Amino acid sequence: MSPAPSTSSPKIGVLIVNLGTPDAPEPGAVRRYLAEFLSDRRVVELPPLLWQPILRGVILTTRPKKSAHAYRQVWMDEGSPLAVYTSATAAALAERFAGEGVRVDWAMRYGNPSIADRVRAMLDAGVERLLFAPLYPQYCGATTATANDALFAVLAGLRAQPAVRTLPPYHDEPAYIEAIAATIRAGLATLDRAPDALLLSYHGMPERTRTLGDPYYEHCLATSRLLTEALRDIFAGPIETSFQSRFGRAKWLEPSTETRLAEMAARGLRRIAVATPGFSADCVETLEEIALRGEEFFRENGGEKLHYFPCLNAGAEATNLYERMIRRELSGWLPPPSLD
Ligand SMILES: C=CC1=C(C)c2cc3[nH]c(cc4nc(cc5[nH]c(cc1n2)c(C)c5CCC(=O)O)C(CCC(=O)O)=C4C)c(C)c3C=C
Ligand SMILES: [Fe+2]
Ligand SMILES: [Fe+2]
Repeated sequence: MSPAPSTSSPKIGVLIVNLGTPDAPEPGAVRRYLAEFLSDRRVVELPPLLWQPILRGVILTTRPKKSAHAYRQVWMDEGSPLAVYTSATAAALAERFAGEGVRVDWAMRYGNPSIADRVRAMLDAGVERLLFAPLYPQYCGATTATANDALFAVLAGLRAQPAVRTLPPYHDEPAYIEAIAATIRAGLATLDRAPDALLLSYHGMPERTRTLGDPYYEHCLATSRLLTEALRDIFAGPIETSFQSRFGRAKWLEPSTETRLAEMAARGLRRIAVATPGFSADCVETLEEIALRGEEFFRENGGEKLHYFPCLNAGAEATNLYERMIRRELSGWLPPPSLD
């Protein structure tokens, strides 16, 4: 038998991606970020001739100041929580793949570091096979698809393209459900008694996107159903689902988190816990909208205490989950694990 031809193994890159965040908790930086984010036609699906005057004339003149205040309340010494946790996740994953020549980096769909910049850095480093991994468990046109669009736009300008794979949604992946269930169990263990209910709050979307075929709503409900099953052994109270962060005038997915919080208080549920399984990392939407404002709102409506349980962030549960999914997606690219 002739010996196998010797080939040098192709260089593999993994780029994890999140939504994006302002560079500073200041109105100017927030304005730049919102202008890019809210001009994305996957996010606001209105004709630009109608939407751009509203965006430039109304939203970008009022919202940046209000949002900058929200960002200031949650800003960390190292920066915006979303960027801090996404970068720490990439660093933890880079360690896991260190011995295997796999380059791991991170990028943001809006703001910095941009997808275009980090894909080019991968190519400069010689990457020939790229796994592009938007960290959204539930697929949504406004998150997953637009991140993939940004990757494909970079590729469209290249003569020599790398081979690419994209991470599929993982809303019902047993390892994801178990990772979220583990963080909820850990949260429950810190309380001196069980809360009266658990609320699973996901980012909202315009209701219309559902009828147009976006699977996001069904993905969120599937995650909630699987989490409810996974938590049954340790939590006997009601586990409910809601959609937060409404934006604009259109009808959004229901029930809204606000409505649900008010109803829960009205039903006599005094102490509740809230988790946000659709966010891979804590950000202004979880830390300010839920843990700060949601807590206050719940108490104003007659509740006693809202306990917020953090996202996976860059903890061990997160790193184990992402490593596992990445290894699966890299199968055929990475040599199989040795058996000795
Ligand atoms: C996780 C899934 C997300 C979906 C789906 C989503 C849809 C969506 N968002 C807006 C408008 C805003 N979102 C904002 C912040 C924000 N959104 C997500 C995630 C999803 N958005 C994250 C992770 C963040 C946090 C970013 C951070 O810097 O911490 C904001 C900015 C904050 C503010 O001004 O309130 C807006 C605006 C729309 C319109 C939309 C779907 C159509
Ligand atoms: Fe959002
Ligand atoms: Fe918000």
